[in-house]
Amino acid sequence: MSEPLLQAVHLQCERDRRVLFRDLSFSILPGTVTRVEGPNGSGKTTLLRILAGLNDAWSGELYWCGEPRDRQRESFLRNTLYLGHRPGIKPLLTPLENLRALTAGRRPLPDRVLRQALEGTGLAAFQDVPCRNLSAGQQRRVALARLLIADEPLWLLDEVFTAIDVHGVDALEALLLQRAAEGGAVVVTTHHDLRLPGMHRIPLGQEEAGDD
Ligand SMILES: Nc1ncnc2c1ncn2[C@@H]1O[C@H](COP(=O)(O)OP(=O)(O)OP(=O)(O)O)[C@@H](O)[C@H]1O
Repeated sequence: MSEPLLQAVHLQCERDRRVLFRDLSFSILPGTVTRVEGPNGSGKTTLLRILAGLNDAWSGELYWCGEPRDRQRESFLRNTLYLGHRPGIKPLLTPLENLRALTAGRRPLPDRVLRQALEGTGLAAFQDVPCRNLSAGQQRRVALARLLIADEPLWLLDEVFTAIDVHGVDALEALLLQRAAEGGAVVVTTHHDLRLPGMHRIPLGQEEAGDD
């Protein structure tokens, strides 16, 4: 069996003296899609942000490729793509300009490739329109275009199905499966009823009310 990309051991997180999760251990293997599940407020976004290195309010251990993540910080950051639950795009910029900004700091890609990615998410006719003039779903699609040009082995995707129409949902599900088939690993939160073949699950929201 291949080595986990990311491994969590006895993770615990409290917010406002409420335990969101404790003793949470799991491995994220190459070639898998994992869904973080649970009701509103159960800690899905919090867990994803912890995994992405964006939240320090936790205890336990995190390993990247078998080494403590803190010791492998540069490798971890270079090889991980995080998309937050907000599209995270700038309203005054066009989709193309946003995609350039979203890929800044990575291997530079020619505009031709960025335009192809925008076409791939159905934005061919909107590449040069300021994003403030796009619908919520179209703005989400700008962020999703980032996935079409991503070579990071680990994707952490928070509520990326939000505002996406049925065709977009089908395309996104196919993309996640393709990514796993190529050897990547995807961790996703969604309230959409995602059921992919072989999908792993991390259930949250099982702490008893009133626990401290
Ligand atoms: N910055 C913060 N400070 C204090 N508490 C926070 C903070 N962020 C989140 N919380 C609390 O942590 C809990 C979990 O929030 P989180 O956003 O992780 O849940 P979620 O499972 O993603 O919810 P949803 O399904 O509604 O998106 C909530 O009760 C929330 O109030």
